[in-house]
Amino acid sequence: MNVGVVVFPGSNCDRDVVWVTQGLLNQPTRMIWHEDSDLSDIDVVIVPGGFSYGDYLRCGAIARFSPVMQATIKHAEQGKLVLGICNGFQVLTEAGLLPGALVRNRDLHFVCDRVPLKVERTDLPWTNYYRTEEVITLPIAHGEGSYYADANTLKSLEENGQVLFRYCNAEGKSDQSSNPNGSLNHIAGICNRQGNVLGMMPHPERASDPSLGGVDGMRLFEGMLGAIAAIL
Ligand SMILES: NC(=O)CC[C@H](N)C(=O)O
Repeated sequence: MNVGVVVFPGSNCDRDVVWVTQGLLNQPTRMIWHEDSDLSDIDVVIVPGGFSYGDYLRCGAIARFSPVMQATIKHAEQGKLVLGICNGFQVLTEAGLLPGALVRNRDLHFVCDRVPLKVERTDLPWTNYYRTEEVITLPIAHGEGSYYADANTLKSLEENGQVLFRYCNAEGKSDQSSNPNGSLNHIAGICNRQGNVLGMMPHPERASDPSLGGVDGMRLFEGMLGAIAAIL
């Protein structure tokens, strides 16, 4: 699996992703500077977390205009895999690859925590190493992670099974007390209609190396790897 990890000025989780895909999973991984636009050798594009271009104006609003994002849109249109984590999720919504928007957290604070999530669907590359309705724990760290979409978009996301991860409590229930940022429908991660583009606010790359205190994120990368191996 050839992995491309996008690097914007201000990205700060790019090396964490490289550590997982190259360091732990031994997959060839290339960092892609935001001015590059040749992704022809890449199977999976990962847009990592951080503060792209300082996240001025709005998180991801400037990054979407970069040459690498124009190339990433083409990559996605070919049905290839694209993963956006945290700031990457924000960039993917700004770029129009995913519906809705990430707005300021409900309490207007940056939230840094480890939270339970329910895996809603397991028939896609991203989640097929998890059990349906499995409750996993992943770190979150964001100031603008509250998922918002208009009522029609929200309805179609739910009807089409595009919500892959939902904030919940330890028992898997999504109630008032288990929504760290005020996301509508407790949404933590969604895919596009085709399922090849995933955006999520939690950080699977920070929960893949056992020395960091949790490995619930690793199966997402392993699922990706399994899907690419099946195609190649
Ligand atoms: N960890 C991140 O990627 C943070 C994303 C973004 N800068 C925010 O604060 O919401």
